[in-house]
Amino acid sequence: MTNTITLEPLTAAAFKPYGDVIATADRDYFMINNGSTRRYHQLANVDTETEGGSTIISIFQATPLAYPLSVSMMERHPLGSQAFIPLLGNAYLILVAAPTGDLEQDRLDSQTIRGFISDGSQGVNYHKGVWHHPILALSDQDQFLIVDRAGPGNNCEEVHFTDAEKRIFAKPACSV
Ligand SMILES: NC(=O)N[C@@H](O)C(=O)O
Ligand code: NI
Repeated sequence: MTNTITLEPLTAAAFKPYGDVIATADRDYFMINNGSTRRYHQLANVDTETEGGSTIISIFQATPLAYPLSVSMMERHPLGSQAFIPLLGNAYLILVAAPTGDLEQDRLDSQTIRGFISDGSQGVNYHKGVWHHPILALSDQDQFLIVDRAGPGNNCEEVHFTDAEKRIFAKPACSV
């Protein structure tokens, strides 16, 4: 089991097992508003209705964690998707793992954890149940628009790693 995480540039293709990339680069659009506006249509779908949930919009103002980062936990939202859209254009990190359905296996298998770096123009939409680390800002007091679920039920499961299972990675240069 390796305990290091390699950061990859965020692309829609690489992120597909975990969710959607919300960005305009290389994406289709059509013109609206008498030709004054490009509509990059339905870049992601919001999935919050399970067990009577509803969709809400919030803003997170996030402070970078200490680096080198010791990744001690991951979480997932079994009842809804969660989207993060950067508001200030700063690069930030994304750690995800595809759910295997076996919490113990997910906890132990570092191979399932992948790290991506957004160039700050790209948001992400985690699909329901996808393991991810809470927001990893790289810039002080960075701000993100969040589209996720409010409603009944427990919509946050966490898995915590032992000291031996913790993954470490250094703070990347913000270039992507
Ligand atoms: N707890 C919360 O609202 N945020 C986390 O889900 C996160 O992914 O940052
Ligand atoms: Ni989350």
